Amino acid sequence: MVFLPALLAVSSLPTLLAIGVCLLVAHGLVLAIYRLTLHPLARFPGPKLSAATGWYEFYLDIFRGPGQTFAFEIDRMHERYGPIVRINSHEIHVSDPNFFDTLYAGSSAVRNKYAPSAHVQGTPEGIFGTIDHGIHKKRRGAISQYFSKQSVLQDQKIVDAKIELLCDFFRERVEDGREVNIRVPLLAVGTDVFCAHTLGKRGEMDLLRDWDKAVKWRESIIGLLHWTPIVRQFSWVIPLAIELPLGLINAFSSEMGLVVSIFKSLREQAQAAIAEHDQLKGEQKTRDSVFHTILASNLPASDKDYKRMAQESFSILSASGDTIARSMTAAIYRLHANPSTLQRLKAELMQAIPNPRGDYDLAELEALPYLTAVLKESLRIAALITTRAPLVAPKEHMRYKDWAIPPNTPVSMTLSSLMMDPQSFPEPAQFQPERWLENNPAYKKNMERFVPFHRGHRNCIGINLAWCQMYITLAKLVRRFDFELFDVVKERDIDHHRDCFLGEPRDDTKGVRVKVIKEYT
Ligand code: HEM
Repeated sequence: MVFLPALLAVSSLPTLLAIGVCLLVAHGLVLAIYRLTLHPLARFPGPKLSAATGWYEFYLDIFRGPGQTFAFEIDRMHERYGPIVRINSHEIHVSDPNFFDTLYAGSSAVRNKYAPSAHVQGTPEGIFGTIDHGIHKKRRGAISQYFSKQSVLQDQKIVDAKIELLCDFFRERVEDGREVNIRVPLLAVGTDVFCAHTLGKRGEMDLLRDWDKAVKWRESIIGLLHWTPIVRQFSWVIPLAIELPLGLINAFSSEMGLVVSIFKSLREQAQAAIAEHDQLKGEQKTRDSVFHTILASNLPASDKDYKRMAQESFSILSASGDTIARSMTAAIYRLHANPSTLQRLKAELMQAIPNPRGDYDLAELEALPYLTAVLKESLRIAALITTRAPLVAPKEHMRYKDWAIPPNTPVSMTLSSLMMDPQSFPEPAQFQPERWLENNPAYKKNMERFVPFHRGHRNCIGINLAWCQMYITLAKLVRRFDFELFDVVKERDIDHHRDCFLGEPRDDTKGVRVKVIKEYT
């Protein structure tokens, strides 16, 4: 302590700066040596540079081009070091489907989320962003009934009505012959269904009735996704943007502006729900919107604060529309790139639904083997989620073969790599719905490795809404229309080149464009 004033008295500013830099370098060196020698993960295989400093991951994610960011580097690490790798100073990544159920275990095994990955959506108090196992369990328990199969079936009319609007959109394209980037209307329908089901009348975005807004929404979602590598490093970016004046955000980025304005609107919806909640009666009180479900629950008062409820709804909103849109886009693209699969699906649907304008009963659709197989194979090959999903066991040594992973270590696996693993799915790049037919000898093993919605207590809460929407959408589109791909280049428009939580195609993509050439009436 006496040393510092004496040093200040005798030293010039450049000398002090030089001493500061030397101390920082020395600190970095000592830390790197500790991480490589005495750290509890030091004996795990993996590259030394990445183990020594987090700046390696930062550098790859922020400065390296598509195809070279950290997610792609992890695959290369496994090729070199085997199925268990220390990918940075504090995290282990495993590439072996047999470990999946140990890591993503049921709720009796305590697994916390890991903050840097939990906070990529900018919603630390929504269920996706909640770190603590026990708090997550309570928050999720409060809303899980709202997303149960029974609840989705209760709202099936809403889903049907929105998908009819989607069909109207494609009917107009038969008439005007215009090609269309199919992800825009598919994102619009996914978002509209979500809003109508989850936010109620006040939250409807009605993207299917406003094409310009639908295009802007898609650009905003892509803009948000492209921020992911930055937000992963600087988790305060989105929470800060939400608190800033909208005009300022718009001046900086109109796509971010739309996202922030949706967030602010969700806050207003949450406040309105609080104001009206006591006057509601019966089922309205629990099902009018997810806000009312939360207000009617036994969560603590702090969880019923409008800002927390807005985070919850934003977290679910951003997890819903684009995941479905991409899975459906994958289905339409793959079916048309593999005409024999399209013919087989059309034949099955024509037999099951003789009148294309007739009823599309969900239970009957779920019983169709080839439709089901096409949906599963589309979810597999879309391999949507390219970001690893770390969880932390606070007290337990998780075991992988001879390795005992110390408690409190973030351990992750990557869904997209598991879905494209040639050991699990031979010829993984081939679209083969037959993998999912029950008479296929590999069916049981394939189902064990089918994890597009994750497993365990952190799995997808929207799984029932997603299946319902995907069955009805694909059945209606394939039964009612003939599409033709329009200048789709797989390497440019389909393959993943960026890890933005979801995998993104090349920057020069023109999207999966189709022409709608015929409607069956
Ligand atoms: C094909 C469509 C979908 C796929 C493939 C999918 C996949 C996933 C996956 C893999 C996760 C776990 C992510 C992680 O922990 O890193 C997840 C979580 C989640 N999904 Fe989905 N999802 C889909 C549709 C939906 C829909 C329609 C909704 C909304 C109703 C939704 C809401 C959520 C939420 C809120 C979480 C966080 C759950 C939690 O942490 O407890 N998803 N989803």
